[in-house]
Amino acid sequence: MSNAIEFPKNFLWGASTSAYQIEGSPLADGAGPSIWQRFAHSPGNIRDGDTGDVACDHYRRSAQDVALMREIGLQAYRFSISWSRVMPSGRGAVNPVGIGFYDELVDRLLAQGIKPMVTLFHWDLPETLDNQGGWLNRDIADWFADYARVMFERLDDRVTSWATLNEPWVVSDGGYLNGTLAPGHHNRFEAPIAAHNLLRAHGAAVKVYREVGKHEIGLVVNLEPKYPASESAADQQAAARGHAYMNGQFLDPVFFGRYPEKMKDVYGDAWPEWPAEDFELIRQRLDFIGVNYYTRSVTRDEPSALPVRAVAVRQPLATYTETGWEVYARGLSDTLEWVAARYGNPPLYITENGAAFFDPPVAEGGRVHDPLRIDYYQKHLRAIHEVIQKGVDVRGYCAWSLLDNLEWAHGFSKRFGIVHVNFATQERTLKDSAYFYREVIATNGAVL
Ligand SMILES: N=[N+]=NCCCCNC(=O)[C@@H]1[C@H]2[C@H](O)[C@@H](O)[C@H](O)[C@@H](CO)[C@@H]12
Repeated sequence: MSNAIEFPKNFLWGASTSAYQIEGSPLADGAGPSIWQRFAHSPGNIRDGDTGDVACDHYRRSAQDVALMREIGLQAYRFSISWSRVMPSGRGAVNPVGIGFYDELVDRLLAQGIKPMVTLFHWDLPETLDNQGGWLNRDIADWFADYARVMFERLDDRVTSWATLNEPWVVSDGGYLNGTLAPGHHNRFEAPIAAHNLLRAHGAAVKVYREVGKHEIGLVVNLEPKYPASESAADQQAAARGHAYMNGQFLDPVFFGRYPEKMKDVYGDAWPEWPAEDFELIRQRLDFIGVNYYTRSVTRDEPSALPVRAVAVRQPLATYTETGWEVYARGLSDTLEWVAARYGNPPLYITENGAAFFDPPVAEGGRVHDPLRIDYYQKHLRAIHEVIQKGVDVRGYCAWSLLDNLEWAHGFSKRFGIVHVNFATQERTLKDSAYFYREVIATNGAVL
């Protein structure tokens, strides 16, 4: 038997981005502001005062960027729709130029044989909805379902793969518990309510899709395996709390219609009683789960680290990325096997995977040498192949990210792209990792 790696015949190879991180022009042509427009323009929230005002200027350069995708040989492109570009007030009136941008982008992609994979919400909530409570207002499930219906009715004749939300955990943890991301709240009573309403909104949108949609819809979650730092009961319990908080908090309600028991232990008096009917809404049948994987956490008990009371322990011999994440490909295979075993082997896409390393400037001849990123991709793709061989139903992979972009509160300081962006000139340059990925796609993994 040859040792050559080969992915399944129809395995889908893509790359991912998100609206606020690449588009720029946040208020152009009738678009309304999102909470990231407000958060980025509030001093101190984003490193170096960076904002998404220009970012990768993709709103104006999308034709050029689709040509780049073609040059790399992408079979799919995962992107998000800016809710407030399409519905400036988040509800009611649709902005024809705004929705037209996405309509045209989909046509451009299809003309190049690239499958659009659309995420309806990637953190950039319309500011007007936040002013009405945003994810803390139970009505947002209806607001989101109305927005989803508009997008399904406009694009489902050409878009065959939809995701409702990107990483609800980050929205709850960063936006409401720790305040590091928009809308910048720091409130342990708000965080579980926001997480719950994100799940309700997800369910409401899937219900609408089952009425009007003809293809597939799923949920994208970030998953991070938690390994106890020692055999002590305290560290084992800390890892279990961290696992429930980051991994089970969203998948258990979606698949089982209930939260992990440990969520009460995490939030204590801040954990509400939930109406039973909410879980009937949340647990809509899904066609796939999108898994975003970056790193693992070796976890120890830390009573002062509220509310989870768990912290990651740095691994002395490991390689770390520029965002301080350990490179640990085994965590991806462990996570995928956990999802398959716990939730009945659902169809999966790896919707994000990648790393920020310190990239050198563009060298003579227009090359950007990023060997650490190539090594990162090689290790993680091999880990995926390993679990596919064991029967885990992984259907595709999207590298994060197509372009260097606005890495949220890190600004432009952290580069995840396989394509380098000179933010002063907007020049794009394929990094060595883009050429590597082109070979991976062309050989369906055989070069790994
Ligand atoms: N500690 N720690 N653990 C890692 C936790 C990861 C949570 N952040 C993400 O997954 C975000 C996801 C986002 O979709 C994208 O918009 C971001 O640009 C990437 C890169 O940051 C990733």
